[in-house]
Amino acid sequence: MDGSRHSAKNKRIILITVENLPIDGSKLINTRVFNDNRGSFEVFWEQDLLKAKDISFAPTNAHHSYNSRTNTLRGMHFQKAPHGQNKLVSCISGKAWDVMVDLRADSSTFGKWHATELSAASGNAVLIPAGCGHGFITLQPNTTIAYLIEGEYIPDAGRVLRWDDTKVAIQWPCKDPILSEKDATAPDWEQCEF
Ligand SMILES: Cc1cn([C@H]2C[C@H](O)[C@@H](COP(=O)(O)OP(=O)(O)O[C@H]3O[C@H](C)C(=O)[C@H](O)[C@H]3O)O2)c(=O)[nH]c1=O
Repeated sequence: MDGSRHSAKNKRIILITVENLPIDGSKLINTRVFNDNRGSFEVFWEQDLLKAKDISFAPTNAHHSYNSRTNTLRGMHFQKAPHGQNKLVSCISGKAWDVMVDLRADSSTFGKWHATELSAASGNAVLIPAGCGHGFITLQPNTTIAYLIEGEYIPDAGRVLRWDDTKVAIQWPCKDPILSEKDATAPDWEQCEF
């Protein structure tokens, strides 16, 4: 009995593959999307599947971000230490260009950014370590980004780095995005408190 349960668990591990991304500690997670005549089913996150890949991630919050228009940009957001949050980010409708920037002074990739195209159909997700800024720009209308977040929401610890900061120099696909007032007036690298 144990053996079959164990082999069944091993079989399930192929439901998810994990690759390292260029920002230290960040991962690209590819989950299996089961398509059939009704639509699809995706195992977006399962603690054991990630644990089997030596990834400990225990979400405390989950969020959806619905964006009606293409070129809507949210970011670059983070919570100041010690309130950093690990984020598992995926796209559950539409398509987005998702960006992380390393704000950890002791990291080998400090100041570097990396972008991943996320879409509902792809079944991919990015695991963004605490201490990184996160943002995205939508590539289609009606794009919803889903987050699983490990780490309490502490409003007073919330910080924003300008999306178009010239030191980080993220190569966004759009130069004139739709922004919130908060993001449009965010500080640059020199003024940002991280
Ligand atoms: C983040 C957060 C927000 N809120 C409330 C606060 C505001 O009244 C409202 C909208 O918040 P905000 O305008 O900061 O939402 P976004 O601009 O989409 O920010 C998010 O988008 C970027 C890309 C992220 O990575 C973060 O998840 C988050 O900062 O939700 C909460 O109640 N709990 C929360 O954890």
